[in-house]
Amino acid sequence: MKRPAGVIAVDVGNTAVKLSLCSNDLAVETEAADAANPDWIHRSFALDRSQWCESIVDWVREQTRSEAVSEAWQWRIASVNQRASDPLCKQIERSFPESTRRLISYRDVPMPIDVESPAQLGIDRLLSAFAAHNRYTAPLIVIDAGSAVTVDLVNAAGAFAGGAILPGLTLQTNALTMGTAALPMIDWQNSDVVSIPGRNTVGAIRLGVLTSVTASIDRLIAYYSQRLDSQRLHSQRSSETTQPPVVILCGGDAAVISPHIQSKHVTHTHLVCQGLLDLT
Ligand SMILES: Nc1ncnc2c1ncn2[C@@H]1O[C@H](COP(=O)(O)OP(=O)(O)OP(=O)(O)O)[C@@H](O)[C@H]1O
Ligand SMILES: CC(C)(CO)[C@@H](O)C(=O)NCCC(=O)O
Ligand SMILES: [K+]
Repeated sequence: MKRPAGVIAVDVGNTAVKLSLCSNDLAVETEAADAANPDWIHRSFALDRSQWCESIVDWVREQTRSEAVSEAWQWRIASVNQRASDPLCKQIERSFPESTRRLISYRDVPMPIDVESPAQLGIDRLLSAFAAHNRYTAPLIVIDAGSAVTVDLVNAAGAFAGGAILPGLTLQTNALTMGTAALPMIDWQNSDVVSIPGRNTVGAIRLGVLTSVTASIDRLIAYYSQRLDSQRLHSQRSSETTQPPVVILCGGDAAVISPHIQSKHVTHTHLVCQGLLDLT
């Protein structure tokens, strides 16, 4: 297949739509974390803003002014939120009729999948695991801290082996706020020091929810590591030395939770978009 002149990777989540724009001249293979990758332009569009669809189109037009988004451009869309991706796809079709659009499914991702029903698996989980596996040697644990937090295992054979899903920082705080009379909402982006124990309501919620998310992550990493160890013991290859899993963290809340995760890990931003750009 002819290589497209430019690729627009679109990660449609439950809180935001994230776009990475990469033109052909710049589409170089890179080992670098994408935050450090000057070759892409990345932008997040919150779904609670009105006109978010139009904002995306305007932004892409602005970024690609010099080179029209023609048939030589390809959109790669990964969605876990059809209510958002349906209108977005229509808008893209109307605004950029020449370009090609691919709605990415698990069949497009060249990675073995060892779960009961691959069609039910969130494509964001698979793509971030795929992007991580292109950069690190399996086994891997891939954590995406977004609206939901997912903690997924790529086994020693390099297959997506399933994982865990829990509510993210904002969803957990929303549950507290909605379920009580007195508890306020928390702004997770302000980087207040967390005092232990919390000495006021906001501090207590911050400590509680942050611990809920990060302790769960540490426990899941321990579970998966134990499982990898016992699989290795029971396999023929028990004599081989398998490295402990590399832990990779991404998602909108990665920077907030990273300092509170005890297990050794690396942080990557925009791993889902990276996975989309890695596809052929
Ligand atoms: N400017 C922002 N607007 C909204 N949320 C933000 C912002 N910056 C960081 N966040 C945090 O990012 C989280 C959402 O992360 P992300 O954008 O990765 O989610 P998502 O992809 O929509 O979620 P999911 O894929 O789980 O549906 C929210 O929980 C919020 O705390
Ligand atoms: C878990 C989320 C919400 C994380 O974004 C998404 O991957 C999703 O909607 N998944 C579908 C269910 C599954 O992955 O098994
Ligand atoms: K996500």
